Amino acid sequence: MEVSLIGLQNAGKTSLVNVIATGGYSEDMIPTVGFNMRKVTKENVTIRLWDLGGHPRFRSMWERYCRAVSAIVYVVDAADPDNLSVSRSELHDLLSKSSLNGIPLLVIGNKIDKPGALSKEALTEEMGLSSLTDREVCCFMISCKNPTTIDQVTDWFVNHSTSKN
Ligand SMILES: Nc1nc2c(ncn2[C@@H]2O[C@H](COP(=O)(O)OP(=O)(O)OP(=O)(O)O)[C@@H](O)[C@H]2O)c(=O)[nH]1
Ligand SMILES: [Mg+2]
Repeated sequence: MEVSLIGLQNAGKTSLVNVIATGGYSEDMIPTVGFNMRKVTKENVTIRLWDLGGHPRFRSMWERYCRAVSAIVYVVDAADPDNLSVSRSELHDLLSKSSLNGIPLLVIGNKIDKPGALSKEALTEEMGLSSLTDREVCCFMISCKNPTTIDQVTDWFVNHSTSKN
């Protein structure tokens, strides 16, 4: 299966891919230029993770890399309230594209290890997720520093791989 990871710069998309792939977390990250692809195998399911850059200059590519995937993963820094309104509008703009109709969405609130991180309920509200009614929408709260919080993400991928490999 293929999934695309999108979301604003600094949200933690590459960190999440690294934790899923190797279990490793680093503070010392370089912003993604364009995109990277990483292949991981979990429970006999091969998952191609498209990790896209979140800087404004890369956002116009998001739609192209989301068209053919089994799921769209939208990563949000849950401890950065200043970025939430931009994050929300980028998500809703993207999902308004008819090419992405019906593709399941997983919203991930990252950095819950930080003080002041939003709750899942608050993130759901801030991101306007209840207005997204024409597709499956799921939300998980994680910290890339705490690998046990990542299991729900890989389980979700495996569960969404049955129809499309
Ligand atoms: N405290 C904390 N910091 C995190 C967490 N996840 C990622 N970070 C930090 O956030 C910064 C950005 O992480 P990246 O994974 O590079 O973010 P990105 O979304 O890939 O950013 P772009 O590639 O620019 O779009 C890095 O300094 C990470 O160490 C987390 O769960 N907790
Ligand atoms: Mg990155």
